[in-house]
Amino acid sequence: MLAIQVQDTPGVQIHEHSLDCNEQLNKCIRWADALVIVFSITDYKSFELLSHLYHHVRQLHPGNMVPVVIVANKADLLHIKEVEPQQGLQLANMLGCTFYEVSVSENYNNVFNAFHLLCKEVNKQQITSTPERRRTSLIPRPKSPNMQDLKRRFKQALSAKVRTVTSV
Ligand SMILES: Nc1nc2c(ncn2[C@@H]2O[C@H](COP(=O)(O)OP(=O)(O)OP(=O)(O)O)[C@@H](O)[C@H]2O)c(=O)[nH]1
Repeated sequence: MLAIQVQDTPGVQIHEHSLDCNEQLNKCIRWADALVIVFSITDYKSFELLSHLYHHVRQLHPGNMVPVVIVANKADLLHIKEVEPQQGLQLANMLGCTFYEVSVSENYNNVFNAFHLLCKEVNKQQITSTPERRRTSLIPRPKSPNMQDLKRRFKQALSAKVRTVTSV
């Protein structure tokens, strides 16, 4: 069985050539057996963040070549592009990653292909991995921040309702 976590990167910044990452994101990266790093061709900053995120992943998985796929999204928005598709491909080649250009809003085939390739790579690695490596896959999946936020808001709404009821 495979669990996929979609993790946004709010507040992640490049600070003196290294990445300023929050602990939630670090937990997700440590937990992952493979990663898809997505940038938007309409946002140069997201492209700049890419190589820093990649090196950060390598730092958090010392000695393990966890497979990383790079995805350039919003390929349909060529009229407002800030990154040439070629730049994404070149960077992916330099980092030794597979590269996909996708438009999530227009066609999900390449999204599927990116995840499919990653699953195959994880499978390959797990067959050949050492027991030490396999132990790292016992790290529990970090809770989705969205779920935690939803729960918090639900509790807040609930306690507000209870207060309203008791004050009547
Ligand atoms: N045209 C187009 N719009 C897209 C595509 N992917 C996402 N969007 C839109 O881009 C907006 C941002 O998408 P999100 O999924 O919130 O992405 P995000 O990484 O949180 O984006 P940021 O708000 O920049 O942090 C939404 O309005 C999406 O509908 C795409 O491939 N093409």
